[in-house]
Amino acid sequence: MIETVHLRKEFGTKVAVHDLNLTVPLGRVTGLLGLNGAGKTTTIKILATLLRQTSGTVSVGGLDPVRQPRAVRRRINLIAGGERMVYARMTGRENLWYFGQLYDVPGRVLRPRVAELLDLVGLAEAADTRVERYSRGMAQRLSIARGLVNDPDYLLLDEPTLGLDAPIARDLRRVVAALAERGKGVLLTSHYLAEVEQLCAHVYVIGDGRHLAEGTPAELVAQTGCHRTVRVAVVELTPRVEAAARAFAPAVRIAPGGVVELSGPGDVAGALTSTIIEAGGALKGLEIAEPTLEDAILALNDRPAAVIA
Ligand SMILES: Nc1ncnc2c1ncn2[C@@H]1O[C@H](COP(=O)(O)OP(=O)(O)OP(=O)(O)O)[C@@H](O)[C@H]1O
Repeated sequence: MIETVHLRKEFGTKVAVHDLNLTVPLGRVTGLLGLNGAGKTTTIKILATLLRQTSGTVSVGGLDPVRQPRAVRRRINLIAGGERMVYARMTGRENLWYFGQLYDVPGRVLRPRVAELLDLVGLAEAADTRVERYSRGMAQRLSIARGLVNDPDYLLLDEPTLGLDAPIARDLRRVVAALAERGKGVLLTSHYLAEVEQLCAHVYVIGDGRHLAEGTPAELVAQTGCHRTVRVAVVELTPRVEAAARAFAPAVRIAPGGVVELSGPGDVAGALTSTIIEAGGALKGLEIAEPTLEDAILALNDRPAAVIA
């Protein structure tokens, strides 16, 4: 596994990462979340041997990136979204062959690996087409394959779906999930929290370089005390219906279009709709929205770090 203990990185007087303890095991996707400037990219660069920490220790499968950078680089790969990491004038197959040679992968190993990777990312049919003719999603999938050409144990994915259209991002998520199933350890940063919720078995949340919280997405939602929201749409919001809804709970809000909204613990949907019906309201719709990871992250970032730590 990858492990950081008391990791700290300073840039002059700026402390980008404070005392971060992080574990990335094999065989699952681990998330690293935080608002802009939280320290995610700095952490990933330290793991990838691109930056050296100010203090604390890092282990990548038992290896030290500072003392054994070459050995670490053989076991990891880094893919950053939004960056062009493949050559447009070469075919997909040529790109993978070229990067494999840069990693000194022997030809007899590389040949079947390239074919397997093209298959894994769904580019087998386009293998011999130049990348300049690929769609953006195809090029992004080729970047993932490029990141696997040295058969790393760990893959560091920094915003892999940045700027991709929804169907393309969905394809890419399938590939990422398949990698963890094949035993790779994946560390993922993403601003798309639904993606993190779907893929990550464990998530670390950092804010301003500090550890704020960690757990499964569901645990994070539970820890932050975010509640489900019940929305009842009524055909006509008469003063009587409105008064009854407001009397039901002080936290009731009336949203545009006459929608009665209430967030809170427990199951209030039944009681709230009955109250509205008893006051003469006719129902148009009912929605129960479970709290999401996004709600949890926003709640965590609203709290002072000292309170959470
Ligand atoms: N080379 C550098 N010199 C000085 N400060 C830096 C340097 N690199 C990063 N920082 C600062 O360290 C902090 C953490 O930056 P980092 O890029 O790690 O955040 P991030 O969580 O990846 O943010 P984003 O989501 O915007 O990519 C920021 O305040 C940033 O300005």
